[in-house]
Amino acid sequence: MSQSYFPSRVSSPVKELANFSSMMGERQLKVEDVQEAYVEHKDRLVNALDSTKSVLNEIRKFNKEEWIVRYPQLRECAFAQPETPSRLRSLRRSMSFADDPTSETEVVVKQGLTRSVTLSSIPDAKDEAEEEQTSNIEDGLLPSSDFHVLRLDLKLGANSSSRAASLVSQLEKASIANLLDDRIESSLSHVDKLRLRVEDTSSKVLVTGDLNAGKSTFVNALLRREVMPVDQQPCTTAFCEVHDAAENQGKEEVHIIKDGAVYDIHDESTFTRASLSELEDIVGDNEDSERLLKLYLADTRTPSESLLNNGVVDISLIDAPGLNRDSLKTTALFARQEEIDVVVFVVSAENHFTLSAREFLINASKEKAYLFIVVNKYDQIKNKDKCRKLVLEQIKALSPRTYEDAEDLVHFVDSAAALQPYTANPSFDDLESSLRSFVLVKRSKSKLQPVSTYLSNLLCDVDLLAGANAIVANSELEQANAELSQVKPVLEKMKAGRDALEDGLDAVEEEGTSAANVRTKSVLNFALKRVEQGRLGVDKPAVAMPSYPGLLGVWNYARDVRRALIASIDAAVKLAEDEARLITVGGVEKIKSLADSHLPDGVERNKRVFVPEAMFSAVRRGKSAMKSRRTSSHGNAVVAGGVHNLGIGLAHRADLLETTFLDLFDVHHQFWLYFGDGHSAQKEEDSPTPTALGLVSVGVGALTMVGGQAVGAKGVIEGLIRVTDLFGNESVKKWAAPVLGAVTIGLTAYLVLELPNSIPKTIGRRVKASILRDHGEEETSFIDTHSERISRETRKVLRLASWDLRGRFSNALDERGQQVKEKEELARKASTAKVFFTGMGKKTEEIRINGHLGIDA
Ligand SMILES: Nc1nc2c(ncn2[C@@H]2O[C@H](COP(=O)(O)OP(=O)(O)OP(=O)(O)O)[C@@H](O)[C@H]2O)c(=O)[nH]1
Repeated sequence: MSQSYFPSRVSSPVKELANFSSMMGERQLKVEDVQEAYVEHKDRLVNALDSTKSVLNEIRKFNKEEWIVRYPQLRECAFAQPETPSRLRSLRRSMSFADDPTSETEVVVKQGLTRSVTLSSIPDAKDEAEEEQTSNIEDGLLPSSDFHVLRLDLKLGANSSSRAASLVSQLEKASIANLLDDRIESSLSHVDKLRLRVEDTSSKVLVTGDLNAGKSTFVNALLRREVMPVDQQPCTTAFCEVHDAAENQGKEEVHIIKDGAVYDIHDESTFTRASLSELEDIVGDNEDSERLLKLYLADTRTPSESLLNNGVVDISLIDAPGLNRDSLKTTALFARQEEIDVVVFVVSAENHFTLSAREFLINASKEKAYLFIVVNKYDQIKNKDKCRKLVLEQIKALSPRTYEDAEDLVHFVDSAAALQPYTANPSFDDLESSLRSFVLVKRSKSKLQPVSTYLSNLLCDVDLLAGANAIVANSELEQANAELSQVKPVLEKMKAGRDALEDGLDAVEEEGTSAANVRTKSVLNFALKRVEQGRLGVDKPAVAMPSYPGLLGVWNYARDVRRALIASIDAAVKLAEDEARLITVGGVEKIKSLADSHLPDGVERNKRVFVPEAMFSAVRRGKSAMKSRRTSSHGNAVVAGGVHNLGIGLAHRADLLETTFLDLFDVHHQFWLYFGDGHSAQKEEDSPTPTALGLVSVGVGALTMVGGQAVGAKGVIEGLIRVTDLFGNESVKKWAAPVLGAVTIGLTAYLVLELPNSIPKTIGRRVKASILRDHGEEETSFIDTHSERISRETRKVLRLASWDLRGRFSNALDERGQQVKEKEELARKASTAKVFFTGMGKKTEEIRINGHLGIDA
C-alpha cells in the first residue's frame, strides 16, 4: 500500500447540474426540478465556500502559530530515469521550496479534480497516479503542476537582473510564508465576494432585437400586462428594466435614473419617481438619449407561473431599444455586462435578421455561447415551415450552439396573442417555461460555475500546499526522530552515569589524597628513624655519607656527616613528593578514563597536559618569601617545602648545618639518657659552643658511656661516690689523683677510637631533634606537616582535574539536554504539521464531494 497524504478520490458525485443541458433537452422537464436543482447547487456552493474559508483560516492560523508553511515549486523532473515510461515521466516533478531552491525532491503529482503530492520513491503511488492522470487526460483535463490561485509572484520575470533573482532565491522561509499569508488573505476576501455573488439571487434578462420586431409586446406578454409602450414612433432609445414590485416595498413605480448617477433604490438623489401611467410619456420624451428606467411591477401570478416572481431568482427583464446603427454599440456593450445572464433576441418572422441583428448576434454569441431567440409575429407567416427552416439556417450560421439546442432556445411565437386573455397559446407557454429554465441554467453557468471552478482550483492549490508540507513535515519528523534516537540515549546514559561519575571522582580524590598521605608518612618515618641511627634517610642519597678521615679531620667529618644526614632528610621529603606525583599521575589517568567513559563523543577533552614536576612548587610573589627561595628546575618555581620551611631545603639552612662540639661527644644525651627524664637533654643542646661545664662533662660523659657499657650506671655512680669519699681521706689523696687521671685518659682514648661510629649517631640524633624542635617538638608533627602538605597538593591537583571533568560533563549534559529538548520540540511540531496537512487533504476532499465541485454544471 502506498503512503499517500490524501485519501483516494471518491468517485461518482451527483451530477444534476452537470446534466442541466441535457435536462433542457427533455421536453417534459419540470420548471420546479430546475429550480430545485439550482437551489441545491447554490446551497452546496455556499457550504463549500464556507468550508474552504475555514480551511484557509486554519492554514493561516497554523502558519502563524505552529509551523511556517513552505511554498513548493514544481518543475519538470530533470532527473527522471530515462527508462521511465513517458506518461509516468509527465507526472514526475522536481519539488523544491522557494526558500531553498537547491534542495530538490522527486515527487509524483496526481492532478485532475483533486491533486496529491507523493514522494516518487513510493511505488504504489506512481501506479495510482498514472491511472488517474491517464483518465484525466482522456477527460480533457490538462495537467498543471503549478498553483492556480495561491501562486506567489516570486519570479521577477525574464528581464530581471540576476542579482534581483538571486535575492528572491534568498528569501527566507518566514517572508515567503508571509507572502503566502497575504495571498491566502486576498483569496479569502475573494471567497467572500463569491459568496455574495452566489447568494445574490438577482438575474437580468436583456430583451433586444430588430427595430419594431415586437420586443415591448414580448415583454408585456411575459408580464401578462401591457406595461411597456408599444408602437412608439419614432423608435425609443430607453432601456426599461422591469423588477418585481416586492423590491420596491410592493409599490408599482417608475424610477428614472438621473444622468451620470449610479442607481441606488435607497438613495433618492440617484433617481426621480414617476407613476406607471406616465411611462409612455417618459419613454416618448427620451427619444434621443439612452436612459435607464427602473420599473417596479406587482406580478400576482404564482411563482410557478411568474417569471419575475419565480421564488428562486429575482429576474429582471430589460427592454432594450431596437437595434439600429446608432444603438447597436450601446446595446452590444449592455449585453456584455456581467450581470446580464441571458440575452433574448427578438426577431420578426416577417423580416428575419437584419444586418444590425446579424452583427449583434455574431458578437454576442462569442461572449455568450447560447442565445435565446424569439421569432415573433409568427402568426403573420403563411408558409410557416419554410420560414422556420430559413430562420434556423440563419441561426446556424450566426450562433451554431444555439442552433444545436434550437428546440429549447429558438421559439416561434405570437407575442401579441399571448396578451389576449383567456386565449390558449401553448407555444408561448413553452417559450416561457424554456426561458425560465434557461435563465436558471445560464445563471448556474454564469454565477455558480465560475465560483465552482475557482473553488476547485483553490482546493487543488490547498492540496498541493498541504501535500508538499506533509512531505516536509514527515521528513523533518523522521530527521528529528533519527537525531533524537542518537542524542537521547547519550543524554540518558549521561544522566544515569552522573552519580557514578561523582562517586568515581570523589573516590579518585580521596584515594589519591590518602595514598599520598600514608606514603609520605611511611617514607619520612623510615627516613627519620634511619637518621636517628646515624644512617642516611634514603637508599640512594644525593650526598653520600663521608668516610672517616681520622682524628685530625674529625671536625670536618662531623660537618660532612651532618650535611649528608640533613640532605638525606631533604631527599626523603623529595622521595615522598615523587611518590605523591606518581599517585597523582595515576589519579589523573583515572579521571581521564572516567572522562572517556562518561563524556559523550564530540565533547572536547581536557587538553592541558598534566606536568607532575610542577607539583609542590609555587610562584613566589611576596618579598617575604625571598628568604627561603629555592629555585628549582622549573624557572621561578620554588619548592613548597623550602618556602614554608618545612623540610626540603634543610641542607641549605645554616643553623642546621652548623657543627658543634656536641656533635662529637653528645655528653648531655648520654648523661640524660641514663639519669634524666629524656626530655631535658634537648634543652641543653641549644648551646653551640663547648662550655667549661661541657668540657668537664665530656670526661664524665665518657666515663658514664664507658661505665654504662662496662659496669652499668649504678655501679659507676656508686664508684664515683666512693671515689669522692676517698678524696676526704688524706692518704688516699696521694694516689687517687694520678689514678683518676689515668683512667680518664684511657677512657678518652677509647672514646676517640669510637668516634667514626658515634659521630653519625650523635649527629643523627641531634639533627632529628633539631628538626623536630622546628616542628613543635612532637615527633609526628614534622611527618604530619609534610604528609598533610603533600596530600593537600595531591588533592588540589586531583580536584582541579575532576572539577574540569565535572564542568565539561555538566556543560555536555546541559547541551545534550537542550539538544534533546529542541529535537523533541521539532518532532512535536513536525508531527502536528504532518497530522494537520494530512487532515487538510481529507478536508478538501470532503468539500469537493459535498460541494460537487469540479463537475461541469
Ligand atoms: N401580429 C403580431 N403583431 C405583433 C406581434 N408582436 C408585436 N406586434 C406588433 O408589432 C408592432 C411593434 O411592436 P413593438 O412591441 O412596439 O415593437 P418593438 O420591437 O418594441 O419596437 P421598437 O422598440 O420601436 O423597436 C406593434 O404594433 C405590435 O402590436 C406579434 O407577435 N404578432
